[in-house]
Amino acid sequence: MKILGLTGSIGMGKSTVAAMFRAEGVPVFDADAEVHRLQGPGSPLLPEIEALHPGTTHPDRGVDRAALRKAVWGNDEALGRLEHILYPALHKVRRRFLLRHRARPLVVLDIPLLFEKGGWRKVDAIAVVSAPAWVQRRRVLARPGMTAGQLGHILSLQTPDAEKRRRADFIIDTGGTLTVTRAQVRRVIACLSRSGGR
Ligand SMILES: CC(C)(COP(=O)(O)OP(=O)(O)OC[C@H]1O[C@@H](n2cnc3c(N)ncnc32)[C@H](O)[C@@H]1O)[C@@H](O)C(=O)NCCC(=O)NCCS
Ligand SMILES: Nc1ncnc2c1ncn2[C@@H]1O[C@H](COP(=O)(O)OP(=O)(O)OP(=O)(O)O)[C@@H](O)[C@H]1O
Repeated sequence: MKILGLTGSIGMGKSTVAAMFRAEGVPVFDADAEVHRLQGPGSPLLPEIEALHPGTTHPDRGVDRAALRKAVWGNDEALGRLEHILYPALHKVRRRFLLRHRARPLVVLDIPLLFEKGGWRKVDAIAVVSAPAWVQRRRVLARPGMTAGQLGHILSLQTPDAEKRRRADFIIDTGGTLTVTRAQVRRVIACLSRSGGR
């Protein structure tokens, strides 16, 4: 089985590209969705998160993301402690995903922080989803509640796009049409099905 790590900075179109891999029949592990589940109703992690940041969880509704965002954005130590609660559980579900699909020729790990958190070491190849900075900025600022200040802060926490591109085995460009992007996704799949990755 070959493991492709899929990553990209905020608003680069990673979720859209991950959906394209899925549509081509490739199993995709969605780290962000798993984090949402681990913060959702009934998660055994809720008491720990509540103890760390009182008032950010509700037993029936799970984590209040707006409240948790306020508690951790701009406070690196608080964010680090939150990650410390979430990541061991996240790694466990990722291991289970890989086991479940071990007979498949190719799987994708969609991990927004693949470079930042060391996940790049455990994949066979890396695909970076990228678009010009102005396209990224336009997409992100169109989201309700997002400000230029918040975008600047999030970008400061992430490995710069230029460095991601430099370290990529494949760059998937999302600055054009969805059809052009889909063709690139198909090329990556064909390439990894043919060769030994990197
Ligand atoms: C702080 C939280 C509650 C804010 O949630 P919210 O829905 O407002 O934002 P969202 O999760 O969509 O993140 C917005 C952007 O910030 C980036 N981001 C999220 N967490 C981190 C982090 N720990 N370090 C750097 N960037 C981050 C995301 O990749 C995305 O580009 C949430 O991001 C969180 O719980 N983060 C810690 C877990 C984590 O590291 N998740 C990353 C995805 S695996
Ligand atoms: N060629 C393209 N490829 C991918 N997305 C595109 C393309 N053209 C336009 N878009 C649009 O750009 C937006 C990208 O958002 P998406 O949620 O996929 O980004 P993301 O990188 O997952 O964001 P985040 O990291 O913030 O979660 C979507 O609304 C998508 O429809």
